[in-house]
Amino acid sequence: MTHLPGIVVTGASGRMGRMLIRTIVESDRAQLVGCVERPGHDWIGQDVGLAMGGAALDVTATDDPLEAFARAQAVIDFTAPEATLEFATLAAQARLVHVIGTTGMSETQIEALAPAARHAVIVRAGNMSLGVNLLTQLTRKVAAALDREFDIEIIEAHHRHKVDAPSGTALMLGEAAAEGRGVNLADVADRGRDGITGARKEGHIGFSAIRGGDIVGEHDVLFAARGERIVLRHVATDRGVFARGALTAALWGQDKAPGQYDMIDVLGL
Ligand SMILES: NC(=O)c1ccc[n+]([C@@H]2O[C@H](COP(=O)([O-])OP(=O)(O)OC[C@H]3O[C@@H](n4cnc5c(N)ncnc54)[C@H](OP(=O)(O)O)[C@@H]3O)[C@@H](O)[C@H]2O)c1
Ligand SMILES: O=C(O)C1=N[C@H](C(=O)O)CCC1
Repeated sequence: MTHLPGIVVTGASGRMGRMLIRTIVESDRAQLVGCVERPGHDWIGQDVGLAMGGAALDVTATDDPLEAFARAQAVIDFTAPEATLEFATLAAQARLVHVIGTTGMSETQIEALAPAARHAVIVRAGNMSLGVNLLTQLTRKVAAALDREFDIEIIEAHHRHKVDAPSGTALMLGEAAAEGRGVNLADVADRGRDGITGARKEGHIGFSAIRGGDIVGEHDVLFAARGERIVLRHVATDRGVFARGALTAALWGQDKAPGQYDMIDVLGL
């Protein structure tokens, strides 16, 4: 009889869903107890190991999140904003740790997580990797050390299937740079230049998004002045870094009080 924390993966057939299933199954710290997909998805009722083309894992994909959540201690959720809001309500009812990797959530959607966080632990981050979370700390420090003679630009690249821009990671890095500068990101963000934009506005933080092929995730924070440039860079080559971070967050959250946390809390950075 094993007592490892039981984890449910939502969006199980997605790029991150599959990576999470593999990561949990290979871990000796947790067990996979459920996988959720939408009603009508061809995985429903199938063993998820077989559905992925491998050996059976004895976990059947379901379209009933409550039934899966009832057997678990945590849910790891890399899906879409509307789905994540629904899962947050159900995870709070079941008092599960809800690890949210979903990006592209609006401010209103983020605010809507507050009632769930009164009853359960939510860990949410636009990037669950150790490297990116360390990079946010470096970005804050460098931005605080440099004056406004240095223009800050964030350049990100992702695969052709990504639906949101700027990436969640780019926004985390932008927030860190803005905090370092002592400004609100919303007041200084330039998110997408096109046409006769006029000269760059002093103190603004620019975002550029590249989409192509199978790029897992690349982020540069550029500090550009006259005569010199500093570039802080993170390159992800394997989605395993996000999945391992998410699993660490699910376990970390087990003994925490209800509330909203991020990977800086989890990693103690
Ligand atoms: N925080 C991080 O470290 C990190 C890292 C990587 C990715 N992400 C984010 O994670 C999210 C997913 O990325 P991905 O590349 O895995 O995307 P993906 O391959 O499109 O997978 C998303 C999965 O969620 C499912 N889904 C969507 N709405 C659902 C619903 N209402 N109920 C159940 N399942 C639903 C999709 O099912 P259908 O195919 O049927 O729509 C799909 O299986 C994105 O927001 C991405 O930016 C975050
Ligand atoms: O593949 C994606 O989608 C990713 N999304 C996150 C983001 O929006 O920053 C993390 C990197 C991969």
